Amino acid sequence: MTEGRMTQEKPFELCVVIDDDDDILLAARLLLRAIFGEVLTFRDPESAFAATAGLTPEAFLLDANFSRGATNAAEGFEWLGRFLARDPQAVIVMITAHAGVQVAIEAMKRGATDFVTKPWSNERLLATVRTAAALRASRKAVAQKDKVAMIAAAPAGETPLLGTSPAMARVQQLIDRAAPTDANVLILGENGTGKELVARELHRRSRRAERIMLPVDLGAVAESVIDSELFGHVKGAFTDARADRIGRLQAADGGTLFLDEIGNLPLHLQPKLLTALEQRKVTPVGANKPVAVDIRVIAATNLSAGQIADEGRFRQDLLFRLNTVEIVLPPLRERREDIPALVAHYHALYARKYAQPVHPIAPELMAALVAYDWPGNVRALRHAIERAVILAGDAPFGIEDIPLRSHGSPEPVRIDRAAVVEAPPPPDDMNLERVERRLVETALMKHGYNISSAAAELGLTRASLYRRMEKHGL
Ligand SMILES: Nc1ncnc2c1ncn2[C@@H]1O[C@H](COP(=O)(O)OP(=O)(O)OP(=O)(O)O)[C@@H](O)[C@H]1O
Repeated sequence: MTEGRMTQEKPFELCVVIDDDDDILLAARLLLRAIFGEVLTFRDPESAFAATAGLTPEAFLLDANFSRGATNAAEGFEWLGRFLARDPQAVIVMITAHAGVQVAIEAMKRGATDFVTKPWSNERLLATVRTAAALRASRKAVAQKDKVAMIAAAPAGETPLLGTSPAMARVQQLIDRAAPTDANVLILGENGTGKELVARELHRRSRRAERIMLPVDLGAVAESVIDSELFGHVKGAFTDARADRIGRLQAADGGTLFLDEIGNLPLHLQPKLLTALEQRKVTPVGANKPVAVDIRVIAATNLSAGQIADEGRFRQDLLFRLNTVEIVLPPLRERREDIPALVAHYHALYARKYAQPVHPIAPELMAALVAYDWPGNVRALRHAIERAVILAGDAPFGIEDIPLRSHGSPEPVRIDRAAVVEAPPPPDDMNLERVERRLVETALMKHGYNISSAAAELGLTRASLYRRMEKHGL
């Protein structure tokens, strides 16, 4: 078992990777440490199973084949079943080098969340695992729903949808009414107003709550891959299509598909989405037969009602399909009465997180926070409070800890949280470390970052060179 230590704040805590190929394990670990505090890697499923008892990783990456020459994924399926029997909420992404569509479909039928094929594209692997980990968070929320006595619970460790202003009361009422129906919902609001929180709430209170809620951020997917990301593709459909791939619409079957930043859906793909939603069928890129899907769609955008109603930008027939119910989240400056509760909530949350006392907030400071326009809305407020808690330490925070600008969002200040929160101890022998780093660096440069040649020159295996590169951050 190899361990990656948590050195700075990451969106997720723990990922477990199981593959019999050391190079794959190291490559996955290097990549996934960008979003996980800790990545545990195992060469065989048995030891992974034993070592992860009692842990709740946000994602597992599980190889489909372990025995030499095996290609039928039988072992992978067996372990998939065992992990899911132990924790039915586990989120497992299958890794396979032999990703016929049958293996992928079978894996997903047996409860895998998604699959990736070797060799993988780093971008695709990160997107897949990130989505899987987000799913685990939403599953945790569902499991806890009866325990959380709040206006509206959010994913575990996350935030409830706060706000009692008339505007937020109206939002809550719309959520109450729309959630149990299968109606598509369009959420409008500036960045940081809580659109994703509302989408999660709609799913959590829907009859699909026990099923998947699959988010797709159309603002984050490169335009060239949106088509295959949404609808999937068959092997050979285009140059990079080395295997069949299930699209997000199909992967969300039975559950809710959250199309975030729908305003970024290119015009030429809008009719295709409309047809899929109308006919409840998806045709993967390069395929000639459509596949039936049963999804509820929640979409969100930061475009205004006027912008999204612009035919040159967004097809109105698709808009009408998406906005059966429309929920508008007003900017925070239009519901200032919600600010004190939000400040109090995040103050308590971050004081707990950074082990600081919760001092009362001076009335003048609260008045300034309420008077501020918060162009970045609740997200900016949340960050501002987190930062103030860190800067003030165990003293009460003051206005100097929350610089409010007359224009734009509060001034961003770079805080090296790793240094503030958990500075790693210095290595025992700096000299040796430095020499090793220099040697590794020199060999890499000499061989143009060709890992095999650099490793050969240093007398190391590829795996141990990767380990040293990782250690020295090269
Ligand atoms: N009503 C609310 N109560 C508590 N926290 C909130 C509320 N609205 C937003 N937040 C917090 O603000 C942050 C941004 O929320 P969210 O991601 O849902 O916004 P968004 O509108 O989807 O943003 P974007 O358009 O930039 O994706 C999150 O950390 C969320 O928890």
